[in-house]
Amino acid sequence: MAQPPPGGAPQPPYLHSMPASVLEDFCQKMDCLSDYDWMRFASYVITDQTELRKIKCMEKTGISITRELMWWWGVRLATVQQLLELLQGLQLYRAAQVILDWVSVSNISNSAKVPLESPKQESTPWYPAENEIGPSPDLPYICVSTAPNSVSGGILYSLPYPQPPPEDLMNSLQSNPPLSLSVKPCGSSRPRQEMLADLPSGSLLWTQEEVINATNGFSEENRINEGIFAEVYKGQRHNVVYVIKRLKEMECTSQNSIQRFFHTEVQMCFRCCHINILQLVGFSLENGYHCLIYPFMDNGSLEDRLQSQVDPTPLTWEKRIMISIGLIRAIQYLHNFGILHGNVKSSNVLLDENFTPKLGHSGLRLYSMEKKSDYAVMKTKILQASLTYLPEDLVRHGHLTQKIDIFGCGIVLAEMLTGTKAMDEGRTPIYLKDVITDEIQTAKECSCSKHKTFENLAAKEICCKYLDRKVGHFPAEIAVHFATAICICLRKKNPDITEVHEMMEMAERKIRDHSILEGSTFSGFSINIPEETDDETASHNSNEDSSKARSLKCSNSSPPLLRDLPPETYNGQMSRVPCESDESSSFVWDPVESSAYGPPSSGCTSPKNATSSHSRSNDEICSSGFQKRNMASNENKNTLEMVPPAERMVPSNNANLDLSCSSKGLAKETSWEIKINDKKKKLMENILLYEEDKLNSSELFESQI
Ligand SMILES: Nc1ncnc2c1ncn2[C@@H]1O[C@H](COP(=O)(O)OP(=O)(O)OP(=O)(O)O)[C@@H](O)[C@H]1O
Repeated sequence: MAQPPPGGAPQPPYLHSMPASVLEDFCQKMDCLSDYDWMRFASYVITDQTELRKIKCMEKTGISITRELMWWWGVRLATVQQLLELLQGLQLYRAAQVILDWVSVSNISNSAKVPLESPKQESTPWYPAENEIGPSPDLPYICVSTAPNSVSGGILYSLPYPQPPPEDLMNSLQSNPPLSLSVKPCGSSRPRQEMLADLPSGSLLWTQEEVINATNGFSEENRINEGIFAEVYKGQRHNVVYVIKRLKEMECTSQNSIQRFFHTEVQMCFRCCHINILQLVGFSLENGYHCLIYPFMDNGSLEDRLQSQVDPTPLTWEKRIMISIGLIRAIQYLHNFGILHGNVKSSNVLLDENFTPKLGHSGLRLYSMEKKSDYAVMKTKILQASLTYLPEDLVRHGHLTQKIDIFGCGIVLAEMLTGTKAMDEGRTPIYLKDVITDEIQTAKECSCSKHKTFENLAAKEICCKYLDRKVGHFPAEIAVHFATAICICLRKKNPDITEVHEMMEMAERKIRDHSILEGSTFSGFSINIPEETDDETASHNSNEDSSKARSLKCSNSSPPLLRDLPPETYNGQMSRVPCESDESSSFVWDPVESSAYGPPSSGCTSPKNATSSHSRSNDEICSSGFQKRNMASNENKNTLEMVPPAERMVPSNNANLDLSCSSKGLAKETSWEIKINDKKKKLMENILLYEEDKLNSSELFESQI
């Protein structure tokens, strides 16, 4: 036992002072943990993956790997207190009890005593509060960077000792918990050692033979994808389907960078347990077989689903909103732990059988290139990949902050709202981020007021011009929430993920309300779907069916989008669908719905429009269309006030007519014959009151009984 120096402050008892018998007992308890638990424990002790691997490999020789680990830690002057805190944090109570027994018998310094009654959270959590987005000074990031002047490799050392997040936090994050495979969330209140029986029987560390067997010898048929740094295979072991990501061991990726990537990925996966984060379920470290193993996600990646040429059913708006919220929660969760993901993109958002999104594959893109000359093509690809989801200033200056994840999230949300690719070399501009930032910039220049107003204006323009037309009806108010969330993500200064979350939750609440209204009281509450008639074909049983029906209707009648036209027709510019031609747009700006967002936009044609590299002619058509539409709508507002959009906007006898963004559409609108059923009118009035928070939901429905 370390003795306090005479006259000095008492020294904490060090690990190396632990008696041999106690150490023996402790190691026995630890060595019989599952691989998963042992690795979780060890990854907090040793953050260096190479060291950890060396120790783990000794297992085969029969040596106690915990003893090796304790030796490694002990010579670095770790204290008993630190060990106890770690054990308690991971709920490894049996092993902790061995240490506690020794501590109480030997009556060592009180400072070493850690109460061990329940798995409850201690009063001072080490993680930041839920809303605290800034990194804690004690929580270095796990991050890797390609940026030239960023911290070398950005790998973290000396992590704090973990404790599980409080149960309420875990619950709120894991509202929907069908965890794949048998890996349990770390927020469980049951001590982990009592759950051994539930843990996966297979080892976390796969041998070369196991990965080869699972992938049928890495056969072509099993290959899902080949990226720059890794090949992705489908594999099977013990009747469970996995995705095995085999890192390419190329000249340009040194052992160092492979290990660095492994280190980042493994650390992240062992520390993070969240319904929206893809769980690492195994890895292989043998030379030439550096593999990371994940559960197979039935619905592939979000990118696959959005761009699928094969699947005719687009993701519904409900699903897109749900996926957005899941992604935002994953990022919030990582940031609350002081972790940067660094690789947020739609191909890294995997969708399970319920379309629950799982954010995966952090940091692989961020491999640094260590040999300079020969890899120009690869470098271009890497640069392109970076440019797609990263803010311009980061690419230039290399400042790594949470902003990069929030920006990436904004681009993924924009892919969902617009249905267009984040990068398309056959398009101008190539990057979706340029389209969105240009809209924001234009709105900013036209609006002298606060940023919320210009973001709202930009959001409306984005919806008007770029909303994904394949999906079907999307109430304007909700579409604008969605687009506003994107604008917040792309803010140059202090984008706030909490605000993005709130905005999308608002969208989610409203789309749920709309679904309820459509599915129960009446069908067709909509600004562009014909009001219900006695005709059976007009009613929809479910929201999904209704959106399919609408989507079909839209695709039948839609004029070709600019992006689908040959380049000479639109000067090779990015699709800016002029509202004038948009007779069948499913997004319709509606003055009544928009009232929740303040005065309608005045439309704008900024000086920038004349000089921007993007097509201005289309902008002008659209902006002025937008302006005319709003003005005309305002004129009509007096006479139509409190009249539900569906009644007001849609001709009762023509299911194919739709609202237009244009003044042309409004001209038609004024000539339509409007029949209003009194009961429905009352309901619509109530809905408006409900939207203004003057009625609650029960009053809304009660009034109809
Ligand atoms: N767990 C999984 N389940 C199902 N499909 C997956 C899974 N992981 C990856 N895929 C498929 O493999 C594709 C490529 O995955 P990969 O992780 O290589 O993405 P990438 O964007 O090409 O590269 P990186 O993540 O390395 O930057 C995904 O788009 C998806 O189709």
